[in-house]
Amino acid sequence: MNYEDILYEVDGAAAIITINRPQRMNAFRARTVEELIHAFKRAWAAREVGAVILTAAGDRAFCVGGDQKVFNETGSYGVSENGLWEIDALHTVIRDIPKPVIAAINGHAIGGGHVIHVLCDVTIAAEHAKFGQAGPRVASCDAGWGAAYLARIVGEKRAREIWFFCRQYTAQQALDWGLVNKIVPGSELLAEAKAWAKETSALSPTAIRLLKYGFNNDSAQIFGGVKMAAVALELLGNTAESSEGKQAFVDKRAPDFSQFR
Ligand SMILES: CC(C)(COP(=O)(O)OP(=O)(O)OC[C@H]1O[C@@H](n2cnc3c(N)ncnc32)[C@H](O)[C@@H]1OP(=O)(O)O)[C@@H](O)C(=O)NCCC(=O)NCCSC(=O)CCC(=O)c1ccccc1C(=O)O
Repeated sequence: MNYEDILYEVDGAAAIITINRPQRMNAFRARTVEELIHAFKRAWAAREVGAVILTAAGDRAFCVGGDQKVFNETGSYGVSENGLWEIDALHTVIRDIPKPVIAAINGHAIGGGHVIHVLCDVTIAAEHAKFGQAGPRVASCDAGWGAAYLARIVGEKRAREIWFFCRQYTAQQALDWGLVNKIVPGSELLAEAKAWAKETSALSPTAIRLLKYGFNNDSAQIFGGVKMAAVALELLGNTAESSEGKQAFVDKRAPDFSQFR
Protein backbone atom coordinates (compact mmCIF):
# COMPACT_ATOMS: atom_id res chain seq x y z
CA MET A 1 0.00 0.00 0.00
CA ASN A 2 1.33 3.48 -0.87
CA TYR A 3 1.08 5.78 2.12
CA GLU A 4 -0.19 9.34 1.53
CA ASP A 5 -1.13 10.31 5.08
CA ILE A 6 1.43 8.53 7.26
CA LEU A 7 5.11 7.61 7.37
CA TYR A 8 6.53 4.24 8.43
CA GLU A 9 10.10 3.44 9.35
CA VAL A 10 11.95 0.88 11.42
CA ASP A 11 14.77 2.16 13.66
CA GLY A 12 16.47 -0.64 15.59
CA ALA A 13 13.69 -2.60 17.28
CA ALA A 14 11.15 0.24 16.98
CA ALA A 15 8.61 0.71 14.22
CA ILE A 16 7.87 4.43 14.06
CA ILE A 17 4.46 5.31 12.63
CA THR A 18 4.00 9.03 12.00
CA ILE A 19 0.65 10.63 11.15
CA ASN A 20 1.63 13.06 8.41
CA ARG A 21 -1.12 15.62 7.82
CA PRO A 22 0.33 18.64 9.67
CA GLN A 23 -1.63 21.03 7.42
CA ARG A 24 -4.79 19.68 9.15
CA MET A 25 -3.19 19.34 12.60
CA ASN A 26 -2.87 15.61 11.79
CA ALA A 27 -6.65 15.14 11.77
CA PHE A 28 -7.51 11.80 10.25
CA ARG A 29 -9.66 10.94 7.27
CA ALA A 30 -10.72 7.45 6.15
CA ARG A 31 -7.50 6.98 4.19
CA THR A 32 -5.36 7.94 7.19
CA VAL A 33 -7.11 5.36 9.33
CA GLU A 34 -6.73 2.66 6.66
CA GLU A 35 -3.01 3.40 6.32
CA LEU A 36 -2.51 3.34 10.08
CA ILE A 37 -4.14 -0.09 10.30
CA HIS A 38 -1.89 -1.33 7.50
CA ALA A 39 1.22 0.05 9.22
CA PHE A 40 0.32 -1.53 12.57
CA LYS A 41 -0.13 -4.92 10.87
CA ARG A 42 3.22 -4.44 9.13
CA ALA A 43 4.87 -3.79 12.49
CA TRP A 44 3.03 -6.81 13.93
CA ALA A 45 4.47 -9.05 11.21
CA ALA A 46 8.03 -7.68 11.37
CA ARG A 47 10.27 -9.97 13.44
CA GLU A 48 12.81 -7.23 14.05
CA VAL A 49 10.19 -4.95 15.63
CA GLY A 50 9.72 -5.20 19.40
CA ALA A 51 7.64 -2.06 19.97
CA VAL A 52 5.72 0.55 18.00
CA ILE A 53 6.03 4.31 18.45
CA LEU A 54 2.99 6.26 17.27
CA THR A 55 3.65 9.96 16.76
CA ALA A 56 2.85 12.74 14.30
CA ALA A 57 4.51 15.32 12.09
CA GLY A 58 5.41 18.79 13.35
CA ASP A 59 5.25 20.11 16.89
CA ARG A 60 1.72 21.51 16.90
CA ALA A 61 -0.49 18.43 17.00
CA PHE A 62 -0.42 14.69 17.57
CA CYS A 63 -3.92 14.30 16.14
CA VAL A 64 -7.08 16.41 16.50
CA GLY A 65 -9.52 13.64 15.58
CA GLY A 66 -11.67 13.29 12.50
CA ASP A 67 -11.10 15.87 9.74
CA GLN A 68 -14.11 18.12 10.17
CA LYS A 69 -13.46 19.97 6.92
CA VAL A 70 -13.60 16.73 4.92
CA PHE A 71 -16.75 15.71 6.81
CA ASN A 72 -18.41 19.06 6.19
CA GLU A 73 -17.61 18.88 2.47
CA THR A 74 -18.52 15.23 1.84
CA GLY A 75 -20.76 14.06 4.70
CA SER A 76 -18.18 11.43 5.65
CA TYR A 77 -14.49 11.16 6.48
CA GLY A 78 -13.75 10.58 2.79
CA VAL A 79 -12.76 7.56 0.74
CA SER A 80 -10.42 4.70 1.55
CA GLU A 81 -8.97 2.07 -0.79
CA ASN A 82 -11.20 -0.67 0.61
CA GLY A 83 -14.23 1.62 0.86
CA LEU A 84 -14.59 1.25 4.62
CA TRP A 85 -14.42 3.74 7.51
CA GLU A 86 -12.57 1.64 10.06
CA ILE A 87 -11.79 3.72 13.13
CA ASP A 88 -12.94 0.83 15.34
CA ALA A 89 -10.54 -1.53 13.50
CA LEU A 90 -7.70 0.92 14.19
CA HIS A 91 -8.56 0.87 17.89
CA THR A 92 -8.68 -2.93 17.77
CA VAL A 93 -5.28 -3.35 16.11
CA ILE A 94 -3.65 -1.02 18.66
CA ARG A 95 -5.03 -3.30 21.38
CA ASP A 96 -4.35 -6.55 19.54
CA ILE A 97 -0.81 -6.07 18.24
CA PRO A 98 1.22 -8.20 20.66
CA LYS A 99 3.92 -5.55 21.07
CA PRO A 100 3.85 -2.44 23.28
CA VAL A 101 2.51 0.67 21.53
CA ILE A 102 4.13 3.88 22.76
CA ALA A 103 2.28 7.11 21.97
CA ALA A 104 4.67 10.06 21.62
CA ILE A 105 2.45 13.12 21.92
CA ASN A 106 4.02 16.08 20.11
CA GLY A 107 1.18 18.61 20.54
CA HIS A 108 -2.62 18.60 20.71
CA ALA A 109 -4.23 15.17 21.25
CA ILE A 110 -7.89 16.11 20.86
CA GLY A 111 -11.11 14.25 19.94
CA GLY A 112 -10.48 11.00 18.10
CA GLY A 113 -6.75 11.75 18.43
CA HIS A 114 -7.13 11.67 22.19
CA VAL A 115 -8.95 8.33 22.03
CA ILE A 116 -6.08 6.86 20.00
CA HIS A 117 -3.47 7.82 22.60
CA VAL A 118 -5.71 6.55 25.43
CA LEU A 119 -5.71 3.13 23.74
CA CYS A 120 -1.92 3.02 23.35
CA ASP A 121 -0.11 1.01 26.02
CA VAL A 122 1.93 3.93 27.32
CA THR A 123 2.07 7.64 26.53
CA ILE A 124 5.04 10.00 26.60
CA ALA A 125 4.11 13.67 26.22
CA ALA A 126 5.98 16.75 25.14
CA GLU A 127 5.78 19.55 27.72
CA HIS A 128 3.54 21.63 25.45
CA ALA A 129 1.08 18.79 24.64
CA LYS A 130 -2.64 19.39 25.26
CA PHE A 131 -5.26 16.72 25.87
CA GLY A 132 -9.05 16.58 25.63
CA GLN A 133 -12.22 15.47 23.90
CA ALA A 134 -14.05 17.81 21.51
CA GLY A 135 -16.70 15.64 19.83
CA PRO A 136 -19.79 17.09 21.55
CA ARG A 137 -18.88 20.51 20.09
CA VAL A 138 -19.37 19.08 16.59
CA ALA A 139 -22.12 16.58 17.50
CA SER A 140 -19.77 13.60 17.60
CA CYS A 141 -18.48 11.30 20.31
CA ASP A 142 -16.91 7.92 20.96
CA ALA A 143 -19.30 6.19 23.35
CA GLY A 144 -17.26 2.96 23.01
CA TRP A 145 -13.59 2.78 24.08
CA GLY A 146 -13.49 6.58 24.20
CA ALA A 147 -15.90 6.64 27.15
CA ALA A 148 -15.61 3.35 29.02
CA TYR A 149 -11.87 2.72 28.64
CA LEU A 150 -11.04 6.34 29.43
CA ALA A 151 -13.02 5.96 32.67
CA ARG A 152 -10.87 2.96 33.61
CA ILE A 153 -7.76 5.09 33.27
CA VAL A 154 -8.79 8.36 34.91
CA GLY A 155 -11.91 7.29 36.83
CA GLU A 156 -15.60 7.95 36.12
CA LYS A 157 -15.78 11.53 37.45
CA ARG A 158 -12.79 12.73 35.48
CA ALA A 159 -13.84 10.87 32.31
CA ARG A 160 -17.29 12.46 32.50
CA GLU A 161 -15.69 15.87 33.06
CA ILE A 162 -13.45 15.37 30.01
CA TRP A 163 -16.41 14.51 27.75
CA PHE A 164 -19.17 16.69 29.20
CA PHE A 165 -17.15 19.94 29.24
CA CYS A 166 -14.71 19.46 26.32
CA ARG A 167 -11.91 21.29 28.12
CA GLN A 168 -8.24 21.07 27.30
CA TYR A 169 -5.73 19.75 29.83
CA THR A 170 -2.01 20.39 30.10
CA ALA A 171 0.59 17.61 30.00
CA GLN A 172 1.12 18.07 33.75
CA GLN A 173 -2.63 17.64 34.42
CA ALA A 174 -2.65 14.56 32.20
CA LEU A 175 0.30 13.15 34.15
CA ASP A 176 -1.44 13.85 37.46
CA TRP A 177 -4.53 12.00 36.21
CA GLY A 178 -2.59 8.96 34.98
CA LEU A 179 -3.29 9.72 31.33
CA VAL A 180 0.41 9.91 30.46
CA ASN A 181 3.47 8.09 31.78
CA LYS A 182 6.14 10.77 31.39
CA ILE A 183 6.63 14.36 30.24
CA VAL A 184 9.77 15.46 28.41
CA PRO A 185 10.83 18.60 26.50
CA GLY A 186 9.51 18.47 22.92
CA SER A 187 13.05 18.26 21.53
CA GLU A 188 13.63 15.03 23.48
CA LEU A 189 10.31 13.33 22.73
CA LEU A 190 11.31 10.94 19.97
CA ALA A 191 14.62 10.03 21.61
CA GLU A 192 12.77 9.23 24.84
CA ALA A 193 10.21 7.10 22.99
CA LYS A 194 13.00 5.24 21.19
CA ALA A 195 14.73 4.57 24.52
CA TRP A 196 11.49 3.10 25.91
CA ALA A 197 11.07 0.98 22.76
CA LYS A 198 14.64 -0.32 23.06
CA GLU A 199 14.19 -1.13 26.76
CA THR A 200 10.97 -3.13 26.32
CA SER A 201 12.28 -4.87 23.19
CA ALA A 202 15.02 -6.51 25.26
CA LEU A 203 12.39 -8.36 27.30
CA SER A 204 10.76 -11.71 26.58
CA PRO A 205 8.36 -11.16 23.65
CA THR A 206 6.12 -14.01 24.76
CA ALA A 207 5.85 -12.64 28.28
CA ILE A 208 5.01 -9.19 26.89
CA ARG A 209 2.42 -10.69 24.53
CA LEU A 210 0.82 -12.63 27.38
CA LEU A 211 0.78 -9.57 29.60
CA LYS A 212 -0.77 -7.36 26.91
CA TYR A 213 -3.57 -9.84 26.33
CA GLY A 214 -3.92 -10.28 30.09
CA PHE A 215 -4.42 -6.53 30.51
CA ASN A 216 -6.79 -6.47 27.51
CA ASN A 217 -8.81 -9.36 28.88
CA ASP A 218 -9.99 -7.30 31.81
CA SER A 219 -11.46 -4.58 29.57
CA ALA A 220 -12.53 -6.80 26.66
CA GLN A 221 -16.22 -6.61 27.51
CA ILE A 222 -16.17 -2.93 26.47
CA PHE A 223 -15.84 -4.14 22.87
CA GLY A 224 -19.46 -5.28 22.90
CA GLY A 225 -20.54 -1.65 23.10
CA VAL A 226 -17.94 -0.39 20.61
CA LYS A 227 -19.78 -1.65 17.52
CA MET A 228 -23.10 -0.34 18.82
CA ALA A 229 -21.51 3.06 19.47
CA ALA A 230 -20.07 3.12 15.93
CA VAL A 231 -23.47 2.41 14.36
CA ALA A 232 -25.13 5.03 16.55
CA LEU A 233 -22.48 7.61 15.65
CA GLU A 234 -22.99 6.91 11.94
CA LEU A 235 -26.69 7.64 12.40
CA LEU A 236 -25.91 10.80 14.37
CA GLY A 237 -23.63 11.89 11.52
CA ASN A 238 -26.63 11.99 9.16
CA THR A 239 -28.65 14.42 11.28
CA ALA A 240 -29.22 18.17 11.17
CA GLU A 241 -27.58 18.32 14.61
CA SER A 242 -24.37 16.92 13.14
CA SER A 243 -24.52 19.32 10.17
CA GLU A 244 -24.87 22.27 12.56
CA GLY A 245 -21.82 21.09 14.54
CA LYS A 246 -19.59 20.61 11.49
CA GLN A 247 -20.77 23.81 9.77
CA ALA A 248 -20.19 25.85 12.94
CA PHE A 249 -16.63 24.47 13.13
CA VAL A 250 -15.88 25.48 9.56
CA ASP A 251 -17.54 28.90 10.09
CA LYS A 252 -15.44 29.35 13.28
CA ARG A 253 -18.52 30.11 15.38
CA ALA A 254 -20.18 28.46 18.39
CA PRO A 255 -22.72 25.80 17.37
CA ASP A 256 -26.41 26.39 18.15
CA PHE A 257 -27.77 23.04 19.34
CA SER A 258 -30.72 24.59 21.21
CA GLN A 259 -33.40 23.12 18.90
CA PHE A 260 -32.09 19.56 19.47
CA ARG A 261 -32.32 19.56 23.26
C1 LIG B 1 -7.23 21.40 18.08
C2 LIG B 1 -7.65 22.81 18.46
C3 LIG B 1 -7.92 22.90 19.95
C4 LIG B 1 -6.49 23.76 18.12
O1 LIG B 1 -6.85 25.10 18.37
P1 LIG B 1 -5.92 26.29 17.87
O2 LIG B 1 -4.51 26.05 18.27
O3 LIG B 1 -6.58 27.55 18.32
O4 LIG B 1 -5.91 26.19 16.27
P2 LIG B 1 -7.11 26.41 15.27
O5 LIG B 1 -6.98 27.76 14.64
O6 LIG B 1 -8.43 26.09 15.90
O7 LIG B 1 -6.82 25.28 14.20
C5 LIG B 1 -5.73 25.40 13.27
C6 LIG B 1 -6.19 24.89 11.93
O8 LIG B 1 -6.43 23.48 12.02
C7 LIG B 1 -7.77 23.19 11.60
N1 LIG B 1 -8.30 22.06 12.36
C8 LIG B 1 -8.26 21.88 13.68
N2 LIG B 1 -8.89 20.76 14.02
C9 LIG B 1 -9.34 20.22 12.86
C10 LIG B 1 -10.10 19.05 12.55
N3 LIG B 1 -10.48 18.17 13.51
N4 LIG B 1 -10.41 18.83 11.28
C11 LIG B 1 -10.01 19.68 10.30
N5 LIG B 1 -9.29 20.81 10.52
C12 LIG B 1 -8.98 21.06 11.80
C13 LIG B 1 -8.53 24.49 11.92
O9 LIG B 1 -9.72 24.58 11.18
C14 LIG B 1 -7.51 25.53 11.50
O10 LIG B 1 -7.52 25.61 10.09
P3 LIG B 1 -7.42 27.03 9.35
O11 LIG B 1 -7.66 26.69 7.89
O12 LIG B 1 -6.04 27.54 9.63
O13 LIG B 1 -8.49 27.91 9.91
C15 LIG B 1 -8.90 23.26 17.71
O14 LIG B 1 -8.59 23.44 16.36
C16 LIG B 1 -10.02 22.27 17.82
O15 LIG B 1 -10.71 22.21 18.81
N6 LIG B 1 -10.22 21.50 16.75
C17 LIG B 1 -11.39 20.66 16.56
C18 LIG B 1 -11.21 19.32 17.21
C19 LIG B 1 -12.39 18.45 16.84
O16 LIG B 1 -13.53 18.87 16.80
N7 LIG B 1 -12.07 17.20 16.53
C20 LIG B 1 -13.04 16.26 16.06
C21 LIG B 1 -13.73 15.57 17.21
S1 LIG B 1 -14.89 14.38 16.60
C22 LIG B 1 -13.87 13.12 16.12
O17 LIG B 1 -12.71 13.08 16.32
C23 LIG B 1 -14.50 11.97 15.38
C24 LIG B 1 -14.47 10.70 16.20
C25 LIG B 1 -14.82 9.49 15.39
O18 LIG B 1 -14.99 9.61 14.23
C26 LIG B 1 -15.02 8.17 16.03
C27 LIG B 1 -16.13 7.46 15.68
C28 LIG B 1 -16.45 6.27 16.30
C29 LIG B 1 -15.62 5.75 17.26
C30 LIG B 1 -14.48 6.42 17.56
C31 LIG B 1 -14.16 7.60 16.94
C32 LIG B 1 -12.88 8.21 17.28
O19 LIG B 1 -12.44 8.06 18.41
O20 LIG B 1 -12.24 8.80 16.42
